[in-house]
Amino acid sequence: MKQSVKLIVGNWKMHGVAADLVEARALIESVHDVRADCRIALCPPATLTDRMRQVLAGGRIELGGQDCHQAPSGACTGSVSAEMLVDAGATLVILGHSERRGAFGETNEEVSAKVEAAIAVGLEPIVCVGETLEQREAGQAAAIVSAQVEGSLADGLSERPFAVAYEPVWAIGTGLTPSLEQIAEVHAAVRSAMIRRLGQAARRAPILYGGSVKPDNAAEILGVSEVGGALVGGASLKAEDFLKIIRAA
Ligand SMILES: O=C[C@H](O)COP(=O)(O)O
Repeated sequence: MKQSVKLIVGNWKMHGVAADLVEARALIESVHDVRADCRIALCPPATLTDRMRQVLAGGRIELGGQDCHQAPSGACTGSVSAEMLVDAGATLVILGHSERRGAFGETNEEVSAKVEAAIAVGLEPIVCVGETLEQREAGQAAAIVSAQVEGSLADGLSERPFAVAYEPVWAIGTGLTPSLEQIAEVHAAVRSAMIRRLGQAARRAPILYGGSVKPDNAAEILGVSEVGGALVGGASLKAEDFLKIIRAA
């Protein structure tokens, strides 16, 4: 199912100090003439969330977190809860990013628990899935991603807004992207897995593509059937580049 309203999300990852908010300000100033049926969100590091809320106040750009803990509070040194993100102004949260699945060993079960924690406080989860290069070369991309979708989504999502982001691990930060046919194939598999897990209600949730989305490839990727938006890393750090991707939507 092709989504009419694209969701374009910038993930700043572990980049950004207060001085970099100039990029968010530049984006705000330039985004006025972008057509209204495109949703835009920025996900800064947790330390900048509240300050970015002040920068984005009153505008059309939404604010998200990059992760949250599955517990509502407690002895979890260094972690940020879903409620803390809401308190700092976030309305969305990226969960299960491959950098967290890889570097922090997050399992589908943990991601699913984080999804439950997020929706319990009204956050819109963006649940990330994606295969490694080894898995793709073994012909397992669709199967791996489908299993991640079924394992990472949570029951409560059938009645809540959410998105899934397909990000091939080998495409993140590398400048490599799958072919448009490969993107279409995996997005169709993701949609089927979403419906198996949550029923027909899952048809309304957008499936984003992420992995080396740049100004020069955004239009063709966003034109693929089932691509409901983009999760953008490196190119979201510069307002000029991110704006070009937004315009492509
Ligand atoms: O969350 C964003 C993705 O990991 C993509 O990152 P990238 O656009 O730098 O490849």
